[in-house]
Amino acid sequence: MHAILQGKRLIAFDLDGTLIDSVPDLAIAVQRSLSDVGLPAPSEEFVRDWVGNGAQVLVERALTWALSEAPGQVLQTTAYEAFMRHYGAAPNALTRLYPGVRTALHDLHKAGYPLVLITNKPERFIAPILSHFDLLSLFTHCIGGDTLAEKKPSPLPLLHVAQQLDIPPSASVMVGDSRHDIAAGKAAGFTTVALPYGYNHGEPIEHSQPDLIISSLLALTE
Ligand SMILES: O=C(O)COP(=O)(O)O
Ligand SMILES: [Mg+2]
Repeated sequence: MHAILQGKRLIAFDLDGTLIDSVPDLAIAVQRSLSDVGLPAPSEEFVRDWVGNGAQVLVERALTWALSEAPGQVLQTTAYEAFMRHYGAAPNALTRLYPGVRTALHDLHKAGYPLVLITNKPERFIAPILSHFDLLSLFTHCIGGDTLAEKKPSPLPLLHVAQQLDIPPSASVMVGDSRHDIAAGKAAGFTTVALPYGYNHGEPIEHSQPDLIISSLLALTE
């Protein structure tokens, strides 16, 4: 095990950009939603930079790009509902696990760590995606962006699971790909570990000053 796990009793993982490369399916759902409301569809490269603050913000960023101004409430609601429908219909068509994820999660689980998932993705998509990859049973808790009153970068979801498991934040680790994961982790008093291969609004994750940057989850278990 990596030295950073010494004395740690809880490991929390982000989902998109950390465990799964989900942008190809997210982009298709965004493109279909914008087409539904008669707007031009953005390329996958744009969508990659818009992921990280949950589905409402993703749709709002896409609409703002297409309109060159913030969308009205009716259009936002219509496009959001279309996105939830399109993404829900095909969340796993092109989505892949990043290298090393399956092995590392199984090894950490076997080593006795409670694993929890804390994503800004709407909760309803978590189980279908983790089940598709046969990983759902490894996680004791799964928190989505709409599960609690606040989502990352708020520390609330992290503190919520630590409290549920009765593990102090100082014995907990947050593993993620974006500045929202690192900000939430720091604010919660967790140790923070970052992956540089995910989605961070085009910004290097070094800027968030995580405690550790690793190129693959396997670095945690080797
Ligand atoms: O849905 C998002 O915007 C990002 O989800 P994540 O928190 O799993 O990276
Ligand atoms: Mg992420």
